[in-house]
Formats: sequence, C-alpha cells, structure tokens
Amino acid sequence: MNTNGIGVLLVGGGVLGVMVWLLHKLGRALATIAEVLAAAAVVFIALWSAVKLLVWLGKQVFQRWRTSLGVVALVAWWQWLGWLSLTITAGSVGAVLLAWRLLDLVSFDRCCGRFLRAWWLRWFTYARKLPGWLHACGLSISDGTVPVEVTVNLVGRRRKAVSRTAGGTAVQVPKVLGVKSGPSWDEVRVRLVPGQKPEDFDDAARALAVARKVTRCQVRELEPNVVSLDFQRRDLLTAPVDCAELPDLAAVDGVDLRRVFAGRTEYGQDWRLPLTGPGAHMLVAGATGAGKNSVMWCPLMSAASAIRAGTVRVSGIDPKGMELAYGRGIFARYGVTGKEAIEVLDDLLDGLESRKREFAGHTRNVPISTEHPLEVLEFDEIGALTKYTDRKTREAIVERVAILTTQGRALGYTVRGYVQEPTKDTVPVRELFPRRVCLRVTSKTHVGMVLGDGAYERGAWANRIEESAAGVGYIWGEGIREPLRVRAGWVPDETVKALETYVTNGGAQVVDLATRRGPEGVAA
Ligand SMILES: Nc1ncnc2c1ncn2[C@@H]1O[C@H](COP(=O)(O)OP(=O)(O)OP(=O)(O)O)[C@@H](O)[C@H]1O
Repeated sequence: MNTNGIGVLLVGGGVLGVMVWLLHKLGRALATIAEVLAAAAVVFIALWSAVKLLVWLGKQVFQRWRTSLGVVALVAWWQWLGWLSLTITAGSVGAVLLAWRLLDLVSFDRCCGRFLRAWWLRWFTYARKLPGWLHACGLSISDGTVPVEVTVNLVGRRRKAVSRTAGGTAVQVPKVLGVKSGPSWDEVRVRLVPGQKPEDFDDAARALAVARKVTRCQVRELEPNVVSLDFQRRDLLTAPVDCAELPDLAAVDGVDLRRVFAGRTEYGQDWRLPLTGPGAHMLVAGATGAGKNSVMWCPLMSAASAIRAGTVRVSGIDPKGMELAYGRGIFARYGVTGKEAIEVLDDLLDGLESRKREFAGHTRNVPISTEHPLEVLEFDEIGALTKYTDRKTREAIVERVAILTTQGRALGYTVRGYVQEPTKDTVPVRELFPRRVCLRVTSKTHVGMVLGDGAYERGAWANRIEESAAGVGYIWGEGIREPLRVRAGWVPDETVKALETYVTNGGAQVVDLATRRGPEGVAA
C-alpha cells in the first residue's frame, strides 16, 4: 500500500469515527427527548384521568344528591359521634318504621315505603339489570362510532391487501332516568337512544316482563324520547273478593255507616266506603261488564242490618229494569221509567224539605234514626235518564239529582250513581259527586273525566284493566293522595236474594209513591 492509500484510509477512518460519534450524540439526544415526551404523556394522561374522575364524581354527587348527602351524613356521624350512637339511632328508626308499617301499611307506604322501595329497586334491580334485559330484548343500538380495526397485510403470499373487523361490540342502551314504585307497579323511566322509537318498546313488552319475571309490562310514552316501562310486581286483586256475610238475625250491634265494607284494596286491606257524611255521594263509572253493580251491592250487604232495622232506607232507579229488580224488596222506592224516576226523586225531595223544616236551627246534621233514616238512592245507568231521554224528563231529573247531591249530606240523603260513559254531556251533575270510582273504561280520557286531571298520569290506568277483572277499579281524591286500585266485593245472585229475604223479613219500609205517604208521614 502506497502513501496515498494510507492517507485515504486514515481520512475515511476519521470520518467514520466522527459519524459514529455524531450518531451516538444524536441517539442520546433523541432518547432524552423521548423520555421527556413519555414522562409528559404519562403526567398528562394521569392529570386528564384525575380531572375526568373529579368531573364524574361531581356529576354523581349533583345528580344523586340524596344518596350522596346520606352517605356524607353517615360517614360524618360515624367520625364525630361514633358507631354506637349510629347503630342505636339506625336501629330505633328501623323499629319505628317497622311499627308504623305494621300499624298502618297504607300511610307508611304512601309517606315512606314507596320511596325506600323505589330507591332500592333503582339501584339494586333496574340500574344493574335493566341494561342487560334491554339488550337481550333487542332494545339496544350498535354504536356506529366504534373504531374499526384495519389490518394491512403486505407480506402474505397472496398479498391480500386489507381486511376489516369491527373492534368489540360497543352498544348504546337506553338510560334509566328514575324509578317510581307503587303498591303493585314499578314505573321505570328510560331515555331512548337515537335510532329507537317508543313502538320498539311496545313490541318488546312481553319479553321485558319475562326478563323481569313479572306477568305484565306496559309501555307509556312520556316524551318523544322518554318512555315509562311499567312492571306489575304483584297483584293481590286477581281473585274475586267475597262480600260481607249477612249478620245473624239476632245481632243487635250497629253498622258504622261511615265505613262500610266495599271490597279490598291493592294492599290487601279492606276497602271501606261511607254511606253517610262527607264523600258519601258517589259516582261509579265503568264500561259494560266492568262490575258496577258489585260496587252497589257490596256496601248494601255490609249495611244489611241497618236496612233491616230501618235506619237505612234504600231507593232504586233502574232504567234497565233488571239489576235492581232482582232485589226489588230491598228498595223502599223503585222506578224504571223517566216518569217513575221523577216520582222517586220528588218523594225524596219532599222528605228532604220536611227534614229541613224540622231541623233547621236545631242541628247542623240530622241524626240518623228509624224515624229519620239515612236515605240512600241507588241510581243505575244514570246516563240513560240524564242524556238518552226527552229533554223535559232529562232536565227534571238532572235538577232533582243536583238538589239531592248538594243539599242531601247534612240531611241524611246519599246519592250513588252508576254510568258507562262518564262524559259531562252524559252526566251533567258529574262534579257534584265528591267520591268517584273508575272501573274498567274504554278510553284513557275517561279516567280523567271520572277521577280528575292527572289521575291517569299518577297511575290510575283504568283503561288497562282486563275484561276478566270485573269489579277492579281505581279511586282517588277525598283523602286518597295517590290513585288506589281496589276490587269490589262480589255479590252473587243468590246472595242478593238472601239480602232481600233478610231485609224484608224484618219489615222493609216500602214507601207508597202513589199516595206519596211513607213512614215519615210525608204527604204529597
Ligand atoms: N266484584 C266482582 N268480582 C268478580 N266478578 C265480578 C265482580 N263484579 C262483577 N263481576 C262479574 O262481571 C259481570 C258483570 O258485572 P256487572 O253486571 O256488575 O257489570 P256492569 O258494569 O253493571 O255492566 P252493565 O253496565 O252492562 O250492567 C258479573 O256478571 C260477574 O260475572
């Protein structure tokens, strides 16, 4: 090798050494930058997660403020006052609630039980399980925004360029907004996700009921994107309810006419109705076959001994001439046609006027006695004579019923009307009946007409009562804060006959409408 070759070799070696040195420096610099970037990324991700966690926690605390406050209060109590006082207080509160529940189930459930149950069901049943049920029933939407994983294969023998697979199965499920729990039904409000419509839930109602392990689930549209899934948790009114038995003929104990047995409530307790006093005038609405007559007969069965003793006198107007005619002997006055109905009403009004004259200035409420019995008018198919008859008869009847309902309470007169179509047009005096019962009706609008505005929204779903559940209905108002489902006691035909025999053997007081002279000596 000559001098030139050696020189080139030395220069080349020097250049290579410098390059290696430069690359070494560059690598270290890049490694430092990468380390700094990685550390920054870790800090940023940690901070971002912490902020997200804080925002989520804040949202939870804000949205679930009752639960949050409760937890904070419990923890604070535990910290400052100790676990012993907390346990004793919790035990005492539990004991008080239990005693309240045992003593008065209805008021306990209204004021406290249903809120506790709703809270429990929301967090431990519906929030946990409903998303799964909805998904299983096809009520979820596959998220179109799921990132798609793309695999590029450039080295395979057949050079299949690109394959796509959807990554995971992310889905959107309707969100539970709230839970309300009544004695028989749970109402679960859910917000639909885009791509769903309330009708989808209607179609899946049966499957949802099966998933919840209940017999019925119904769907109500509350807003365009919010539905209520109503699950019937239990039904204590599936079997017919027996009416009261006729008392022993020798029995002398009286009947509390302010609380006669009428059937059962959905709590499984007695449903009692007043035949006298505030709220005694009652309108019962129900489609044909809904069981209106059991609401009529059952309280009469319960008041049988008072009818027999003559402290209650029952009059009947029966445009069909069938239902009341079956127990004709029970009714002191009885009318079928419009003319006869007016006679019955006139006679009652005469008695009313006579009591007014006798008691005015002496007492504010006429005491019920055999001399001045409680006059109960049972007006079946009231619409037949307040709408579907000639104008003169119609007006006369409406006027007389209005006087009896507005003035009768203190004077010992009670009117109980039964109607199939509860429109104002059919029963112009509808608002004069302070107590209403809504049995199965054919339309949702009828519920509001009978029970008042908001009754349907608050759960009086009388249009959903099955045809097989005759005698089941809802009551609301007059001291009842939430619509209450009830079933009237069933009075079979032979029992009506037994009641008639029981009452007439004791000497039922039949008022002779021809001479308009009854036991009170009211002359025409
Ligand atoms: N409380 C009840 N429990 C069980 N079944 C009942 C009850 N009330 C009525 N039913 C059943 O429903 C049928 C119809 O009842 P009901 O005659 O009282 O209906 P309605 O409302 O008066 O009908 P319509 O207006 O057509 O006379 C009865 O024959 C009976 O079989």
